[in-house]
Amino acid sequence: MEEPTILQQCPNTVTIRRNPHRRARPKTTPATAAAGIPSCTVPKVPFPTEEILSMDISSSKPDPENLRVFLRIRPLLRPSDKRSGVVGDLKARSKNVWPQNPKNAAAREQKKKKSPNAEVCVKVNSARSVTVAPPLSLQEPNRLKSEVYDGFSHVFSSDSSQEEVYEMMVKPLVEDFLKGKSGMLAAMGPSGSGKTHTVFGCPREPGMVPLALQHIFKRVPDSITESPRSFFISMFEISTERGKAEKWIDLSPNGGEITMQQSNLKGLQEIAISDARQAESLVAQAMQKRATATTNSNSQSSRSQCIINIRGVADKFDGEDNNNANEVVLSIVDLAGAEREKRTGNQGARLLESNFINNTSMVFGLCLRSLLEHQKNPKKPMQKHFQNSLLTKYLRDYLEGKKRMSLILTVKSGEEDYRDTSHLLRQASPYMEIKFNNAEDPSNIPNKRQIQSLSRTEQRKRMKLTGSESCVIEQEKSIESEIGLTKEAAQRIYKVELSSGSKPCNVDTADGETNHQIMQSFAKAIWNVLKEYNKKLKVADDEIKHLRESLMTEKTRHLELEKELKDIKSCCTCFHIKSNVDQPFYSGRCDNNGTPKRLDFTSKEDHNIFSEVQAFGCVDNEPDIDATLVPSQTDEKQSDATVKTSDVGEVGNPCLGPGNTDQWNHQICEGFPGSGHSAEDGCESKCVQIEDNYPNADVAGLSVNSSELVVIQRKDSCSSVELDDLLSEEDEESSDVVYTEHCNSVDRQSRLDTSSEALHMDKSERKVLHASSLSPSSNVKNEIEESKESFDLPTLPKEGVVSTKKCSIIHVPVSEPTVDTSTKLEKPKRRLLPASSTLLRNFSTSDIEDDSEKPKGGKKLAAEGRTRTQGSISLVRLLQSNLRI
Ligand SMILES: Nc1ncnc2c1ncn2[C@@H]1O[C@H](COP(=O)(O)OP(=O)(O)OP(=O)(O)O)[C@@H](O)[C@H]1O
Repeated sequence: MEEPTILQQCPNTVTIRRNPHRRARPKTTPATAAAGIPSCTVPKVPFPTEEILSMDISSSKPDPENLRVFLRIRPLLRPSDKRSGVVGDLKARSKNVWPQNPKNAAAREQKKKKSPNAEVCVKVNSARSVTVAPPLSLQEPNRLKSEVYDGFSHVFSSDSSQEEVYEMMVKPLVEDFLKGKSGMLAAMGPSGSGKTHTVFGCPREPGMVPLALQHIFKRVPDSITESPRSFFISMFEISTERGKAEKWIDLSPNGGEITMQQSNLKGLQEIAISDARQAESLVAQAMQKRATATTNSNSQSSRSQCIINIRGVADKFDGEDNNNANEVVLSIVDLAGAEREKRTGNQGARLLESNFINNTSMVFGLCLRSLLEHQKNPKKPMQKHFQNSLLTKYLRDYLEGKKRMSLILTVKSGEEDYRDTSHLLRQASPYMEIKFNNAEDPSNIPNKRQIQSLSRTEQRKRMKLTGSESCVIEQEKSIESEIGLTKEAAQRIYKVELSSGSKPCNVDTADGETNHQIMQSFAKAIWNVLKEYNKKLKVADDEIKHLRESLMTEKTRHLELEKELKDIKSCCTCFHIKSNVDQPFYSGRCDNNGTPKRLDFTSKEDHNIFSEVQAFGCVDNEPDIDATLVPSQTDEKQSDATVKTSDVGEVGNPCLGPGNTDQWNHQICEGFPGSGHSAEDGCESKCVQIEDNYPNADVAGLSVNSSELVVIQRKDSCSSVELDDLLSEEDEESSDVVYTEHCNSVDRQSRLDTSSEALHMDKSERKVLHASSLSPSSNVKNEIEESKESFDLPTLPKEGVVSTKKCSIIHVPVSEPTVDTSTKLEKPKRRLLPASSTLLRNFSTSDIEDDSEKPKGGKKLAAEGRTRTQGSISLVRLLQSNLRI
């Protein structure tokens, strides 16, 4: 393996990373959490499934409360009322009336006489319904008709008292106020209709504010439902000076002009009140400061929008007590009455004031109308009419339905007031459908702070990534800064917000939706990937099935071929031992010097011997000695189990044929020099060369030398029977088998049974002695191994027997052979083939001498002649002569 080359970096080289690694965002660890690092993690709270399931939805959501609209009809003024300073219709009318047509005046007098009720345009139908009828003077055929308005919370007739109005209209508000619910009452109506009279009243007939104050301070507080509170009162008005910009005027005794900064009224004095009389005195002083003027409609017509706030602050705050909020506010608003220029006759500054008053009233009405339309059709957004006046800005929460409010409509019932009354009822009667279903509990948040709800929401969005504790701190700071409360008050307010269900630090729902969408997309992507993999798996399964079927087909075919091959083998088994004329073929006899004597084919005896051997099929006359061990040449050619022994010629063994370079030579030499049993032992040496020829072997470089030969050493001087026994003994005695050490190729063990028993060669006799010493590549080895397995070398023909009485095995080394006893392999099994058995039987039972002496023979000879062939007889004789039996 080549070692990796080490690149030597140039010392002057500077490596610059163009795309530096991005630093991963550090994960939040418990250590960082312990270090006090703010974390956005929201404490996991188990989902209250049981609580939600047990929740009674119907009871938890009360029915939405409609805007309460009351109607009060001012009584007609009598002439005596002129003394009280109340400017009546007559005064106004006379002030603005031009010279009357005597005919019309006479007609009007006649009508009054005919219908005493003609002067009343408003008729009370019930406690909740009225009918507005046009006066006769204004009636026109098929144009003006009576109008019925129904659905009022209550209709106060002209003879209703202040107490009655209070009990029906204001008292519920005050009770809610004392219980911790804020509310507002606004009086609307044309100028001179009795708004101020209803709200403030007069010393004889105190209005709603004095009555409410009396109620607040005179009542016995319920210790269960009410908590002790401190009350404060503030009074201010919104007016205009000569039609210019609106301004805030503090109506408190030491109050002045105030300004509105965001939602705060800067400079507004709030006076603590401890009893009703004190409060009434303050209210009276405020009324003295209120801007009024004399108009044709009212001698003391209000020229501003007046607002009275009674704020109650709980002495002991308990954040868990939702029924007793920290602060509650009861607001009572006396709006300036819309004026008709034609009726009021205002000019100059009064006219400018009238425009301001009418504009404010119009904006107020538009806000309520927009709220109503939005509630009817939520898709229709609420118009921001509140921005058009200071009054509506201040009362925005009420006008947007976030706080509860009540309206009292005051109308005049005179025939001259028909248009004003009809106009007001047409405008304000739809407000009765306004619902406060979206209204938040006004007791939770102070009144002024509600105006800044939007900015608070924005701050929450900015703080959503901060920790919970920091969020709490920031929230409290926000509250503190917005309304100028103390830190403790801010904390209390924040606790109230938490108790009311507000979750400023919760994870934004938009983020949750985004995460949900991301997870959905991710799940879809994974699902698609899984689908694709499923398809691929199905395709792969089909391929596997197909391959299995093909494999089964191939196996079946393979078995068939093997069976066919076996059949061919069984039919075409042959074994050839080709003799090479160039090779010495020993006759099994020794000459006088003890040297093995070659067969002399010229002599008849030797020829017979050779013919006998040839008759057994072991020797061929072919010049090339081939020992075909395969069923057929064709199969041999096709088989890979071929061995080429090209180096055989290099072997200097005299028993080997020098020219058979491509042959396997199996030579058994007896009495060969160098062996343990040489001719010097006085034995006759016989060498039979058996060559297995693989003419078409394509394995190059595989050499077989003399050391590859397996030589079996036999004992001398043994009879045929002894030889047979010896064979069996030889199987057991491994010492008789000498395996060469240097086996460069496959050692095809050829064993020549010199005991005249059989020349047997089978598969078990061909062994690989030293696989590790194989010089060829392992492929050759494998091929040979395969050949060993695939080829069952046919057994030598039974007739191929060369019998020697004394047989020894000669090991023919090339260089210096060394006997490797470790290479002794398992003992080969030998079988006595029928031919050899026959030969042995002949050899053992033959009476050679008798045969020779009784050549003519009789029946016995004939019988023996049937069992003993001429070749065998010759062979026996040869053996007898050689072995000197
Ligand atoms: N219910 C009533 N009973 C007796 N007098 C009343 C009643 N309502 C109003 N008045 C008298 O009518 C006159 C006008 O009333 P008031 O000033 O309250 O009208 P207004 O609606 O406030 O007018 P403006 O809008 O111009 O202020 C007053 O003198 C008042 O005493």
